[in-house]
Amino acid sequence: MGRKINLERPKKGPGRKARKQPEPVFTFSKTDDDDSQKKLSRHQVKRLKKRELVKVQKKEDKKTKKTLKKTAKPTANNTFDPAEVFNVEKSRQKYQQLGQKSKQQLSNSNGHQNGAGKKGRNLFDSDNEMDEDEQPAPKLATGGARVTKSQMKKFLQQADSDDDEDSDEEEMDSDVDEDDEESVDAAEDDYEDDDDGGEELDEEFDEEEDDEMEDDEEDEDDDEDEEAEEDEDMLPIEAANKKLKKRLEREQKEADDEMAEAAVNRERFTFPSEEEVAQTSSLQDVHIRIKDVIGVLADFSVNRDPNRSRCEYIDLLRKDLCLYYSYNDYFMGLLMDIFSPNELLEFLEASEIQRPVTIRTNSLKTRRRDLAQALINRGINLDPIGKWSKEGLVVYSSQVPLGATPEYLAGHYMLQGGSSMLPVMALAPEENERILDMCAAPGGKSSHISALMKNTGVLFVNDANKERLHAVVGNFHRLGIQNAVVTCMDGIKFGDIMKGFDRVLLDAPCTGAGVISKDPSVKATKTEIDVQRCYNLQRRLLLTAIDCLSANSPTGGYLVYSTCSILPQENEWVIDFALKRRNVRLVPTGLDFGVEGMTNFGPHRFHPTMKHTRRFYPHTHNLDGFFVAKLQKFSDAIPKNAEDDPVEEEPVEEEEMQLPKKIDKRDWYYKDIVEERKAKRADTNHVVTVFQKPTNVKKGTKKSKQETQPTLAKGQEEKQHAGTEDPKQQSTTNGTKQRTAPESKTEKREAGEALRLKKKLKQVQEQNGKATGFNKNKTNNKADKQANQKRGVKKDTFKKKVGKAHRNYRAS
Ligand SMILES: C[S@@+](CC[C@H](N)C(=O)[O-])C[C@H]1O[C@@H](n2cnc3c(N)ncnc32)[C@H](O)[C@@H]1O
Repeated sequence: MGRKINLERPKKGPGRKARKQPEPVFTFSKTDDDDSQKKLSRHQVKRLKKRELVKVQKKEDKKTKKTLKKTAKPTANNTFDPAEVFNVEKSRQKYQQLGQKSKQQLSNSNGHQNGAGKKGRNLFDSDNEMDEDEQPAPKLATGGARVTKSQMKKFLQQADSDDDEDSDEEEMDSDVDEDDEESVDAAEDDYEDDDDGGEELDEEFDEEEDDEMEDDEEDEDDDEDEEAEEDEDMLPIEAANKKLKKRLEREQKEADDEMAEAAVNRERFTFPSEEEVAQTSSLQDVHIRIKDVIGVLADFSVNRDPNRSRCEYIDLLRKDLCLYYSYNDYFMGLLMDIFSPNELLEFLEASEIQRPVTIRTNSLKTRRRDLAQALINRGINLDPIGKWSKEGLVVYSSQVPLGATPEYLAGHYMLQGGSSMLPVMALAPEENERILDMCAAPGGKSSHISALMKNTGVLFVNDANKERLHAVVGNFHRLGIQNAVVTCMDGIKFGDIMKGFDRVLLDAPCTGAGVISKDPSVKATKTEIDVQRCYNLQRRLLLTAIDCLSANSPTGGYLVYSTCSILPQENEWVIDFALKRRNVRLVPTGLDFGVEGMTNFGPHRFHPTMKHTRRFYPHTHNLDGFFVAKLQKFSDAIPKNAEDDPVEEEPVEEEEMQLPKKIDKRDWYYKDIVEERKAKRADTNHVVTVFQKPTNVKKGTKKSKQETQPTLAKGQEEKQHAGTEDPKQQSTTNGTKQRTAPESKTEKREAGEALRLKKKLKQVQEQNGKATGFNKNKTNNKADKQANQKRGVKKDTFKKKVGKAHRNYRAS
């Protein structure tokens, strides 16, 4: 304190009286301490003592707090109850205790007030219990912020102008108030020591700042102390909130640790042995293993067992999925080709759950709003299906059967899945058009088409199944459809009867791989043969459907192909097949949702416009699995290459399903297929023959069969010359040898017999040749002629026998 020589630091600014006073002169004969003590004023000594006392007090306080905290800390942390945060009464009590404690501290500490005390007082103030008289001082000195030097100066200047006070009075005041505010106290004292000058004041604040900085450093050294002090400074609710935050942070950290541990455990998934797999008895274990394997496959290089290949993991996953969801191995394999493991799991789960019940308003009879109102009045809980449909309603719950309400019987709505509205929306039928629905039963989509046509134009409603057509007729009567012609014929042959349609809908028969939730039997029963049968039929139907369409239609020339299957074999592949064989192009469906169709699948590359097609999945759209493609016909001509060799790119086995080697032909299943094939072979004009090769017969065989059989005698002669003995070796017209196996036992036997006779004939001829060898050159010998006549009888007999055997062979 006091004036100092400006040896160490440059002055920050001249004080009011500093300008008047000269630099102090120090005599260095005595120690600095003695000198300073001599020069200190009464007030300065007092303040110095006070300051030292405060420092000592502070240190003691810190020590006691430290020890207190060390003992109290664990319990405080453990006993925190978040309910306290909202317990107002407890908070108030705690707060009052805190206030009293701080007051005590204030009185005990000889007037010096620590931070907690200040805050304690402020807390109380916040409850409006503060004495109004005390308000001005806290405004300056408290409020949780440190008073800056400029603020203090301002305050002092204000005080200076307000009062012309006596220094003694000031002293008394300061004695009274010193317990309250150290800074105010100090400021007032400084003001009293006006004689000492403003510089002194400045320096004092500098010193105070230094002290504070020192304190800060000390505080930094001990964070825990600071936290404890802060806690004391806080409202109980603030403290509780802080603890809550800490607790949440801790919980989050624990969760993160748990996650990390789970990840480590997943890595530790050991590939089970075959025995272990066989011994798995609980479905829960299977489910856990499914998740584990999917986890491994998600980051295979990191999580894999180095001794196991990806194929092994995938095989294990397929087996487990088949077991858990009751699929057959083949069908699960098809699904695994479509989806990633994670998405597959979602699809399988979604396929276990029924889709919401939906109905379509028959716009020929009512409006959706009116229908909804009528049904709501019957206690049916429903909503519009979505923005994408103007007619659909989704039914959440109903007190009455939806197929028996007066509205249903009056034909105001059709029970129809949400996804089956999509193909008709894509078709976008117009009034007065000629439209064909090739596979229509039970008529859900046809009735929708008719409604959009507003009962105008003509709608041909065809199905191959007569029984199912009864449902169509019933529905059409109920719904008031008057523009339909119902036909029952094989769709493949429809083109022979009628062509030139503006639009065609082909909602093709399929495996039903998209509607597993409706028909779970699909999971276990569908085989490779079923899939092959489906896509073969779909291809044929599609080509015919395109042929029925008119490229010159003024309004359309559009075809929509749809299936309730998600298999690319029945969808993109079929469309790609048609794109190559007819003058059609893919156009956008007009449906603003759904997943784009596949442009590649396994080794197959489809036309890039395949992205115009749309796929719908139960797990993404909460609709039945569905596929919709829209084609536009740009020419009625059939491309030449489609007629010449339409199946050049397709392997034979893909065109016609291959039957297993050993089959029981009496089995209804195979009987059906065998008969179907026989019928196909018999029907030479059948559309199938346009592009389908017969199975198990090599190219050219059919021709050689036809040609070799009538010329068998010639063939025999050739063989005689060639000396061939193998009955299976028969020459073709171009001279190449081809193997054709006799088909049945009878045929085999007869072929053997013919060979035997041929051999015999040859032997006889040789014998005769030997016998006549010596007179080869002699002609018109009477004896020879007679002998020849004799031999000729023998030969004729043989020839007759061979001819008979041959006729039998041909007849068979
Ligand atoms: C998916 S369903 C059609 C559903 C119908 N579009 C609807 O919305 O109500 C397939 C239909 O194709 C019929 N179908 C199967 N093979 C056929 C063929 N060769 N020609 C015509 N229809 C056939 C089946 O009888 C079946 O009714």
